[in-house]
Amino acid sequence: MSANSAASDPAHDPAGGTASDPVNGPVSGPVLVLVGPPGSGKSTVGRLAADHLGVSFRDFDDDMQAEHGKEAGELVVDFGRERFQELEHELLVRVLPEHHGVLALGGGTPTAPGVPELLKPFHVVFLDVDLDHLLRREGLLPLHPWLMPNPRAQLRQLLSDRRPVYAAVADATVPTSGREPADILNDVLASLEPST
Ligand SMILES: Nc1ncnc2c1ncn2[C@@H]1O[C@H](COP(=O)(O)OP(=O)(O)O)[C@@H](O)[C@H]1O
Ligand SMILES: O=C(O)C1=C[C@@H](OP(=O)(O)O)[C@@H](O)[C@H](O)C1
Ligand SMILES: [Mg+2]
Repeated sequence: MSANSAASDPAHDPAGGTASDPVNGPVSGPVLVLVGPPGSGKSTVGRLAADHLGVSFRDFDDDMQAEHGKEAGELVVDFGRERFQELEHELLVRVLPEHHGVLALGGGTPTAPGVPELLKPFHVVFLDVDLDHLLRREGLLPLHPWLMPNPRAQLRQLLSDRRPVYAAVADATVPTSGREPADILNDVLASLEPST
């Protein structure tokens, strides 16, 4: 079964479903939302977290691809960043209430106007990574054509612009540089436990 078909079945989300918003009260949506730069491991760790929690996993880049017919990275190039972000906001409004498992956002999604407000009721974890480790991760360039022609300079700027945004929307920050996904997963799961 694909991640998306599992996601639409509430039976796959026994642990998930409702967060609390100070203004609106209980809000239906994901148990866990992962944010962070492209290549930080949102999709990798998100899948592991969903397996561990026994809930479904959903990758917002896949939702964008299913909705608009191309990989998210190509959509950025085709539509331009501003329109792409409007489309992300539009789709996220629909996806949040219908998905009760783990949701990995696109790297730029939290910087889309209006998105931080949408995320407020949910448990958000920022997967942080430094530039050198990021550049060593596989598959970065084919998936992110908008990083050309100078990926190192683009990513350096991106990290400096976005880190404050990721930190502001997140309930917890987990460093990932030089760490294995299983180790990162432990910190992500620990952030879900109520503090005493
Ligand atoms: N902790 C890690 N250490 C090394 N490589 C990783 C780690 N997490 C993810 N990767 C690799 O980096 C690439 C990007 O991971 P991915 O989960 O797709 O990131 P994101 O969804 O944040 O863009 C993949 O090739 C993945 O296997
Ligand atoms: O950081 C970004 O601006 C983007 C990150 C990508 O997602 P991942 O972070 O999952 O690779 C994808 O949404 C698109 O290419 C734009
Ligand atoms: Mg991803």
